[in-house]
Parts: sequence; structure tokens; C-alpha cells
Amino acid sequence: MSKSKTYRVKEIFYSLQGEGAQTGRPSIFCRFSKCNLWNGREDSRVDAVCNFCDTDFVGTDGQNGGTFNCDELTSFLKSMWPSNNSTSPYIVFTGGEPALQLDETLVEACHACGFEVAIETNGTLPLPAGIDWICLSPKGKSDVVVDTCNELKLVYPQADALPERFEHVQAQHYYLQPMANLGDNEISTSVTRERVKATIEYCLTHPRWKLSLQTHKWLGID
Ligand SMILES: C[S@@+](CC[C@H](N)C(=O)[O-])C[C@H]1O[C@@H](n2cnc3c(N)ncnc32)[C@H](O)[C@@H]1O
Ligand SMILES: Nc1nc2[nH]cc(C(=O)O)c2c(=O)[nH]1
Ligand code: SF4
Ligand SMILES: [Mg+2]
Repeated sequence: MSKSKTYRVKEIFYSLQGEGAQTGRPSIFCRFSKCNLWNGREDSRVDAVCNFCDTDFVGTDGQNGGTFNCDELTSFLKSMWPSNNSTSPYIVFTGGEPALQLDETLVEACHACGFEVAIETNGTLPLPAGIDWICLSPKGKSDVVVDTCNELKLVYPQADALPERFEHVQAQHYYLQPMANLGDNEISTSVTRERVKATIEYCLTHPRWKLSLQTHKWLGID
């Protein structure tokens, strides 16, 4: 891999993992720009393969965003972790779709710095080897090529991506996450009662599946 390769990053922030099996874990989030299932423009949302995205991933103008080479990115990520502690930095690559940019070079560089590497992915693109925690979250009619992960975290309900379609996926955890309304971070309004109720009902009748809530939205943190 060329040493001059650069990564386009929307934002980098330190927070608690809000969702899924690692909920509550201090994590550095590296949000890459761009997605392959939506161009991020509101006027294109209705026609997108993924049309309920709650995230701005366009450009590099978020907090700590920019264009980084591999050394610059790993150095910056390291600088976000509190010093004077022996716990390895836990980095969550997200986006946008991180599999468009995350490659083995960056994963290996993260490991060389002692990081643990996680990804949040829509599963439509092959993943580089070596990722320590894969959270797979399939979207709509898209073809999912990732069939093994640590957690399957399906946004529910999606007419074209209901849980039955993913029963074959090998995972340690199977989560349903209620689809949040857009444009408001208050949990009481951002997730409709109906969606939460429908998600609870599905879990109760199909107990392989557990409920995942976007707890950072409740807490008002990044
Ligand atoms: C913004 S996505 C970025 C990573 C990747 N592109 C993906 O879709 O998994 C991060 C997480 O937020 C979830 N998500 C996005 N929009 C959501 C919404 N409106 N309600 C609930 N979860 C949502 C995704 O399913 C995914 O698990
Ligand atoms: N706190 C927090 N937890 C998260 N888990 C997945 C996120 C994402 O946007 O990928 C996310 C996020 O944006 N914030
Ligand atoms: S696949 Fe992920 S980043 Fe892309 S539009 Fe959907 S939720 Fe957003
Ligand atoms: Mg998010």
C-alpha cells in the first residue's frame, strides 16, 4: 500500500459507545466521510438504498475532521486517549461507510500502537483482515457480503431488511435497534413509541434477538 494514501475523516471524538454489546465502553470514534448507500444529501434521501440515516458524514468539516495519512491518523487517535492508564485505546471506525476507506495498513498500524479496533459497517463491502470487533448493520435492499461478525445490530423495522433475512449470519449477539426519527436527539421524540413497542414485541417473540437502544441520545453526549 502506498505510503501517500490518505483518509478522509468527517470527525473524531471521544465518548461512550452508545449502542449494542459494547454499550458504555469508552471509545474513540473515527467517522470517515462518504457512504456507498446514500450520498448524504437530503434531496436524495428518499431515493437512497439507506434512507433513515441519522448521521452527517459529508466532507471533513466536523470536530477534528480532515485528511490524514496513516501515521497522522494513528498519532491523532492516540492523542485522544487519556494518558497514565494501562487500558488499550478502543477505536471505533464508523462513518459514512468505513469499509470504503479502512484497509489492512491502517488496521495493522492501529495494532502496532496497541489499539483495539472496532467497525460499524453496513456489510456491503469486504472488510480488511484483523478487525477485533465487527458490528454489522444491514440496510434495505442492499446485498450484504459480510456473514460473520461479533454483533449483528439491525435497525428495526425495515420493510426490505427484516430479521428473518439475516438468521444465517454468524454472530455472538443479535440486536434489534429501533429506527430513530431524524432531526431530534431526545429519545422520547426521536424514537416513536410504535417502533420501540414493535421492537420489544419482536424480541419477546423471537428471543434470539435483544433490544439495543441508542443510549448516547438519551444522555445527550456525542
Ligand atoms: C451512521 S451508521 C455508520 C456505519 C455504517 N454505515 C452502518 O450503517 O452501519 C452507525 C450506526 O447507526 C445506525 N443508525 C443509523 N441511522 C439510524 C436510525 N435512524 N435509527 C437507529 N439507528 C441508526 C446504523 O444502523 C449503524 O449501526
Ligand atoms: N456514543 C455513540 N455511540 C455510537 N455507536 C455507533 C455510533 C455511530 O454513529 O456509528 C455512535 C455514535 O455516534 N455515538
Ligand atoms: S449505510 Fe450507514 S452511513 Fe450509510 S446512509 Fe446508511 S446508516 Fe448512514
Ligand atoms: Mg451515530
